[in-house]
Amino acid sequence: MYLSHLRLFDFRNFKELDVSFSPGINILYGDNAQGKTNLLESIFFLSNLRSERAVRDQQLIMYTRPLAFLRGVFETCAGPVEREVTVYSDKKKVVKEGGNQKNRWSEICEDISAVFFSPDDLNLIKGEPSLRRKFLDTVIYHIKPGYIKYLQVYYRVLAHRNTLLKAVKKNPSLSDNIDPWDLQLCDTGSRIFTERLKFLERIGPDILEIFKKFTGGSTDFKINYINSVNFMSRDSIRQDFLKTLKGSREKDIARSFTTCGPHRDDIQFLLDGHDARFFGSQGQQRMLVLCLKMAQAKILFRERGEAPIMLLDDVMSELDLTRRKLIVENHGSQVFITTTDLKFIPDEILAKSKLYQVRAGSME
Ligand SMILES: Nc1ncnc2c1ncn2[C@@H]1O[C@H](COP(=O)(O)OP(=O)(O)OP(=O)(O)O)[C@@H](O)[C@H]1O
Repeated sequence: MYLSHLRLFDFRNFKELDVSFSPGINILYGDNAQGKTNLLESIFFLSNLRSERAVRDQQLIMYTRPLAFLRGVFETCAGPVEREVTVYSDKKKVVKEGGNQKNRWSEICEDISAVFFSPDDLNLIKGEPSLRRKFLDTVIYHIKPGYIKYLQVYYRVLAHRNTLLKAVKKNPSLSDNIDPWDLQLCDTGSRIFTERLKFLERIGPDILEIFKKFTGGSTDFKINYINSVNFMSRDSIRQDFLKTLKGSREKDIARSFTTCGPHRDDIQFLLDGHDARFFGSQGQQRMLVLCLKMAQAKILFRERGEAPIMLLDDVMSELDLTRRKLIVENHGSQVFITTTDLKFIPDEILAKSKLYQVRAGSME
């Protein structure tokens, strides 16, 4: 799948843009603050219907304007899909495909997706566990759309349970009311645990393979799922979760917060047996993030039969020549690369790329 055509109107610093892209490698070059990342963000937003950068969709609208409009033509195995998104300053965004408004995720073409690589991704390794959980959950719901429902229900039940814990702290006679919430939390929570474990088993070998390619196989690499619940076995996840919840109830009431469950878990990346978050060098952490994202793209391709668009924001300058080539090594994906200087792009990649100069919200 690839994006053949993009149109933007009042998106970030792009007043108006109408551009065609190559199905292969597209290089966007230009000075700082010209709009290169904004352009990648528009492709990511149009593909995944969310932004990784903006906290609210409204931030995508050009300052002081009432709306932003994006239209893309994606060439998929099943034929072209024309997708339009209008982001309003005062109401929910509207998504259309082939001119028809789409109100549910289930109506939206599943073949379109993009993976974003940015220098900020380092936080995926260095940052809080919530960022790693979010990465894991996002990849899972892209390959298993029903997973998002488990998350929504789980977090809703969790919020109810936490409110109740607060009430019980003030009035202990309400404590029996917690039981039904524990059962509901275990129903969806155990599904989330199971899906995450299954997924890590599947993606683990992919990350390992990519990691070996990038490091030349010199570093031993392992992924651990760090559980806040002590599971005895895969079959007893629900019972074990319930038991742990009951065991931690006094503590939970005292803190007015549920201290165990999928919302407290983490993923640990071990390099030669040491946690990359605390012991990995900046270079190793960077490499690990790239491998994670590449494995994400690989698994999306395998599960959906369509390669996601790869958006590489300013990653070339940080890699040596061999790794620069490895990262764009074509896996059937359309690739967009931003750079401030074309000298960071190896000649053989330049030779087969389409080049665009980005200058003050316009492209040539
Ligand atoms: N909502 C918005 N409306 C108008 N301009 C915006 C909006 N959001 C961001 N900008 C501006 O867009 C400009 C370009 O930002 P962008 O991050 O795309 O630059 P870049 O070319 O990737 O630069 P760098 O090489 O430094 O990463 C910035 O000057 C920023 O202030």
